[in-house]
Amino acid sequence: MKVKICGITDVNTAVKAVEYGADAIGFVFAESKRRITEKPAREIVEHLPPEVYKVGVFVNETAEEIERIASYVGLTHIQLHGDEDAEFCQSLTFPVIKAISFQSNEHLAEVSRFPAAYILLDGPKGKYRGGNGTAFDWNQVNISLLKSKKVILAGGLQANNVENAVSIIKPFMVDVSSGVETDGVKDLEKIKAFIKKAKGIC
Ligand SMILES: O=C(O)c1ccccc1NCC(=O)[C@H](O)[C@H](O)COP(=O)(O)O
Repeated sequence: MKVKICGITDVNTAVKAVEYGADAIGFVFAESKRRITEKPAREIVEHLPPEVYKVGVFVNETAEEIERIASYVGLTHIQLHGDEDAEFCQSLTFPVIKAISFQSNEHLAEVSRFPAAYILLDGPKGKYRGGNGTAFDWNQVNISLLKSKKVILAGGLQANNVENAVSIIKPFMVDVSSGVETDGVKDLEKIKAFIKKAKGIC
């Protein structure tokens, strides 16, 4: 199981997460309590090995600005958490992770036709477009609708529910932010425990 740790804002946490086995590190360039700017994100990226995905999270940003930030920071993937349409996904030169807050299988069928390499299934929107720490009912998802896509599962995951979530959705990757924090700050012990649990599943 591949693991993405999202909402990273410092070098030490990123390096430790990779040491514990993280395959992807996420940087939020949208409105968020975890927002990071380009310069510190670039510094973190410089400390990461080439094989680790460096994912930039954006919400309704212009394609020009996304491309500029991605090139400057050294991102490898773009995660879109807003109302971006299929045409917008197509216009980017980086591989796209299209995030959706799971609501219905009709919506899922629509998004499955997007030209995105990955679909990220997330929990309900809260104060922000993501990273709200809320799970959705995994049993409601008709995952066969996404058969040609790599699925990333997110939303309220923690070390103690990731096994159940994975057994139902069978994703390519799991993504966590709130579930590896204590009082809103990334917690190295929780990151280690989450990765160990997820990597032990398959
Ligand atoms: O993390 C944020 O604050 C955020 C803000 C705006 C858009 C997206 C955001 N996060 C994207 C992620 O990939 C999160 O890891 C994902 O939504 C799951 O978060 P959580 O439920 O807190 O584990």
